[in-house]
Amino acid sequence: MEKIIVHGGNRLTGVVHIEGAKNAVLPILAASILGEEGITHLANVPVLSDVYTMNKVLRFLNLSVDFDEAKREVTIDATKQLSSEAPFEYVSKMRASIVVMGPLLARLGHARVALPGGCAIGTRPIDLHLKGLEALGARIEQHDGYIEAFADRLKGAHIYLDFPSVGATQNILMAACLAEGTTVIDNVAREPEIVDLANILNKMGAHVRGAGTETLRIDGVATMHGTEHSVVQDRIEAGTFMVGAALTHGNVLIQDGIVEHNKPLISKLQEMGAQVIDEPAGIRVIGPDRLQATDVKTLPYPGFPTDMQPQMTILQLAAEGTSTMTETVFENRFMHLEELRRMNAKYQVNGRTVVMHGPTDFNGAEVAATDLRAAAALVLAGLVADGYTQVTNLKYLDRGYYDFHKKLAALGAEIKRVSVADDDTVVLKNAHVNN
Ligand SMILES: CC(=O)N[C@H]1[C@@H](OP(=O)(O)OP(=O)(O)OC[C@H]2O[C@@H](n3ccc(=O)[nH]c3=O)[C@H](O)[C@@H]2O)O[C@H](CO)[C@@H](O)[C@@H]1O
Ligand SMILES: C=C(OP(=O)(O)O)C(=O)O
Repeated sequence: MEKIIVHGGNRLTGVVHIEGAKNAVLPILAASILGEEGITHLANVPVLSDVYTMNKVLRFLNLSVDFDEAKREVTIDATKQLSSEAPFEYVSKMRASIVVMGPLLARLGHARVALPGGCAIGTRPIDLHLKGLEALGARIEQHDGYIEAFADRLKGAHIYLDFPSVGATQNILMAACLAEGTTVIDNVAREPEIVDLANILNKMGAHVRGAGTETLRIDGVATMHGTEHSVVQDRIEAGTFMVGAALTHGNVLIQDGIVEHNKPLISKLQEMGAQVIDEPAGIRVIGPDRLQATDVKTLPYPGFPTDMQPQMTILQLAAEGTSTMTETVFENRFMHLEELRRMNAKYQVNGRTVVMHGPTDFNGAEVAATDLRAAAALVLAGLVADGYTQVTNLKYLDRGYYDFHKKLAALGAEIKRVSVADDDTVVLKNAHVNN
């Protein structure tokens, strides 16, 4: 088992490099299925366990995938005869693998993908994905834990999404690229990761317009080809370090940070007393001596991102006064708070809103991550806790953060990742954590 051990009290100062976005690269890898001719070269690919999982899915589908981790580059050849089945073994590991459905169906006329099921942060159904594919003319069947979709050739349609689901937008968009005629999708997700996907699809020969707005218009083409693309920066990793700087009264430059992608977070950080400066080299965040309480509500982009919610609650707990966080996107994304009780957090949950009373004197404790952003949030809490905090279940952290502890250590945190036997508590208590 591995743990992160952090000793609280150090300010974060310096410059941090941010990786390519997990939530952009996963659908982009799926999009490579559409490249019937030529090779796809991806740059700025983050070294994350989710990327390895998606690569395995693609290889299972008979694509050749070569990941040069040192260069952060992936080369994909999708020109061979592909298989149309994504099995439970991979889809169960990572929900995002459901986005292979649209491109497989578009290219092969058939896709059989294991049902992803629910996960810790919510039930996460895929009804909107399926309704959209049906609107494009697919016949959908569900049996033995698999979704199977068939279509001779998809046909363009006018689709309205009941909710701007990121995954449904991606699946329907990719399917529509090879459909006959024009598809218009209204009330789509507008995340920067959708824009990145539309950009690579256009480089692959698709005709997609409107990415970043509420409506996508796709004129179907007969074939698509490989291309070159560099993945957009991870706004959630950037946001996590911005919160870390504000929390620790630090002074951190998020190298090449993109202000436009993190506006709601920046506005809340400023409201809480942090300085956020848009510099030529990136975004600088300078934490205040005292954080002010604030109220936050998560919403689809361009609202406050649910993927920053757990990290933001740490800042709110540290702030003076009463803060609230309302989670409107996922119904069960407060699990990190249960762990934080053990670190002295005081709060009440009323339905989808948590009321937090700060400032919290965080105590170091042994806490277990319950999901990806919960893992990052617990480490952040450890940065300002009294004594040692040990965070376990790091498999969640590794889904979305590359070398998180090393980046924090480079900014001055006293933090270390260790391999330990389950009962090795004495060694941990005495561990010197600054190397
Ligand atoms: C790999 C990836 O990019 N993951 C992101 C993506 O997840 P994901 O694409 O799964 O998120 P969605 O936008 O689809 O889900 C948002 C909400 O819509 C609901 N829903 C979704 C689809 C559907 O068919 N029916 C339905 O009811 C979900 O249960 C959830 O409550 O967007 C989320 C919302 O910003 C982020 O938290 C995730 O990090
Ligand atoms: C919830 C997240 O990812 P996923 O949709 O892949 O579970 C996330 O990135 O915070």
